Amino acid sequence: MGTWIINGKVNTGGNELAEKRIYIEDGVISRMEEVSSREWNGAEAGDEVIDAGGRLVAPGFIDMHTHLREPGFEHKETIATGTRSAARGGFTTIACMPNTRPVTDNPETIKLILEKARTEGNGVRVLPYGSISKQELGRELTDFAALKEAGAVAFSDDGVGVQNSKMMKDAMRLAQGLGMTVVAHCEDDSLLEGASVTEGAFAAKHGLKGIPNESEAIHVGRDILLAEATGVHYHVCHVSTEQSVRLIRQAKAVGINVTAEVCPHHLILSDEDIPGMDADWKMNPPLRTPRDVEAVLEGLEDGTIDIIVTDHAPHSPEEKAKGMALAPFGIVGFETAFPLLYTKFVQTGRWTLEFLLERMTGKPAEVFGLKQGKLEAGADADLVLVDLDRSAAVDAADFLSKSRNTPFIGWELAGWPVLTMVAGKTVWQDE
Ligand SMILES: NC(=O)N[C@@H](CC(=O)O)C(=O)O
Ligand SMILES: [Zn+2]
Repeated sequence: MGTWIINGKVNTGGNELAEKRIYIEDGVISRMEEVSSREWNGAEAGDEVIDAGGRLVAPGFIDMHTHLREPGFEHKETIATGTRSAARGGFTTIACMPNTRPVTDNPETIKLILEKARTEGNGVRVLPYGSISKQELGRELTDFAALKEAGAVAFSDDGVGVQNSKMMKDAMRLAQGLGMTVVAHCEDDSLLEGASVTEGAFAAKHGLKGIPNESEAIHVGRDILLAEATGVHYHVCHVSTEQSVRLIRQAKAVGINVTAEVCPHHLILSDEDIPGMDADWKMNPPLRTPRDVEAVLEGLEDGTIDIIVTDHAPHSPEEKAKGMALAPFGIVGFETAFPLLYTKFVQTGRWTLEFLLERMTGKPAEVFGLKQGKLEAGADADLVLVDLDRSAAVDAADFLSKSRNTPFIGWELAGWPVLTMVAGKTVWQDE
């Protein structure tokens, strides 16, 4: 007894789609058949049949940078609401960052997250990061071996940069010894001066201090040198500046083991799009200048930047109501990521569907050594059905996330996920 997905279209390169019948047994794709005739009575007694209705069937999306907020900040999001929101966005594997309370600087908190994900995680695969330093204070390293043993996917102090170069080098040496990746939020605190938006036209217009590009790129440059010295796999979080792209491109050219990610908002919005002092446009790194937006796009397109992540960062309406200066940084991302990128870059012809899917499935799996991210016989049946034609406006009131902090309210988008499956089980379905 298994599950058939019929009338589904699979991307076979470029923008090509081909109808394939998929058979799933024991959570694994056991067959993918070409459809040569309409006649089909392949289902046997007890088989479930899902009619994809001509929609795209793609590997489930993988998001290596998310914030689920539990434990500690359950008023923003929980593992239950975050995974539900992820499933609706078509994500089947998500990695959650360590800036919870307590921080994931100890094996117990890693195990708690894994256990909650198992019981309340809506079937979505959740991969917790272990923190680099205790309480993410940058003073003392965590016990990397113990965190790995508890199930940490990689190490990161996301939310803050590791200010001390020696500490970062030690972290890299230890991670390298364990065959683990160091994932860095790149930010030099000494250059921030409490600013909340980028240095650029918006800051100038409103008489605000700006966050300079160097605050990110200085860490990228430093860490590339440390990665070269230690040989660790070093991954750069949410790349937002032209300078960071340039440094990563040069590092890759000389064979340093560096990979990088970018978020939809940094590919789509610049500081010039910020309508006013509205904290739903405040995130870290901030929206940069149009020149940076073009640079990160080119970086993704030429392979300098490897993958796309959402940096789903929920905050409550009350917190965001504190205004641009005082509200916390961050926007939600799961439920709009694919439609945004599909509408902005595939429908306009800048990217192929293959390119977009690869950056959200196969590449993240490759960069982090996951076995998911493929749609083929023998692979885990983690997949998403997407209605590429249906167009709808973003309605934050309707989000499954606990939070609504997004700058994309009202955007008319196509490419909405309609069904998400993990290991052969439907974990979310549009009614
Ligand atoms: N990206 C953000 O703006 N905020 C993140 C932290 C982070 O990813 O740096 C958060 O935890 O709210
Ligand atoms: Zn970050």
